[in-house]
Amino acid sequence: MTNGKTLLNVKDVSTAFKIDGAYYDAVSDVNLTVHNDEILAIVGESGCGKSTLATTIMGLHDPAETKISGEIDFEGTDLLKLDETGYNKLRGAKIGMIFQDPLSALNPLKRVEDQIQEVMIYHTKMTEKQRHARVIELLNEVGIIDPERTAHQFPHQLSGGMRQRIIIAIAIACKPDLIIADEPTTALDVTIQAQILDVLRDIQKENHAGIILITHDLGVVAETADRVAVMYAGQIVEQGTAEQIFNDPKHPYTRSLLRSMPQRNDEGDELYVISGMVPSLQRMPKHGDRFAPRIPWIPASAHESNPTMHDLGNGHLVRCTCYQHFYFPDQVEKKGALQDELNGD
Ligand SMILES: Nc1ncnc2c1ncn2[C@@H]1O[C@H](COP(=O)(O)OP(=O)(O)OP(=O)(O)O)[C@@H](O)[C@H]1O
Repeated sequence: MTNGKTLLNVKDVSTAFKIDGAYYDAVSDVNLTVHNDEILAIVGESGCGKSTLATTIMGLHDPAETKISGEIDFEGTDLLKLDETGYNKLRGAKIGMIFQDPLSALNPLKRVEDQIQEVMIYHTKMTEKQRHARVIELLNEVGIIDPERTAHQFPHQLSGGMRQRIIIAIAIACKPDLIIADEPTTALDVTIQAQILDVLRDIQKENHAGIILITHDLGVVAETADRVAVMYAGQIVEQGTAEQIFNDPKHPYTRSLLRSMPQRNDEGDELYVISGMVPSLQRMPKHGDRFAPRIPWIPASAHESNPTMHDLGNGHLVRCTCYQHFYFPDQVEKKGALQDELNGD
């Protein structure tokens, strides 16, 4: 468990997109906190709302196309009440963002040094000399071997891993308290992935920052996260320390994700495939457990009709009591017990 102070408090946040004139929730009533000195991973399949939550926190949605409700307290300021000027002061200074695709996030026409300096020019009063020194310091920090040379290069002259290091350098240039990293290693091969995760962990320790790490890859989560929020169909279905989530997962979705992980298949020999798909926004179930259609062998009576979060203690939260009755189809021995339980025997 983290000892850091609360940096970010997301309270009952929903984000709905306008589609054909109607609004549909991509993020529904999300509650979470991020502390200094911790990496909180948000995990879930593609389409579960992870990026929408990140861009909601960063204030990157067009108000004409999006309806956002709730409160996002960041160091005493409700981000949802900020205008664009207010957000511009925070982004890059207090909150840094690292996106999945380093190539599109970098300007192909500008040298690395100029791109890193840009954020310092905007947010600080540093002199040119101080900025250059900081660029070199940052490039060292993110593990660039020859910082002076790299500072003068253009993005196309660098490998994918190097480009992602530059993005991280830009994100941390002004020592933000919060860093949001959305799939920062997805485009990279496995060895480079591990190096980038090391860089992120080092930065978090050194700067005492809080990091939100968004990923669909539970391997990355296991390597890096202190706490984990599991997201399904716009909702958080389980939250806890990495140890709770990996060693004592409760929600059927968390257990299914873990069992479908090649590196960690501890509930049976065969690799599990979660049937069906994450529902599109227009097809989101209006009532009941949103994951229920993907575990059809679990009877409807095992689910709450309006699932709420249950506190299991020590920061471990799970949505719906269905976890108490869940089993995988090949665990037939559990089926009888479930039926007895539901019959009240
Ligand atoms: N601008 C938009 N307009 C309409 N629907 C959107 C928009 N952006 C995202 N969505 C939908 O919202 C849902 C959540 O998408 P989001 O990208 O947040 O998920 P994700 O978990 O981050 O997935 P991925 O890992 O693929 O980015 C999806 O159904 C997606 O199609």
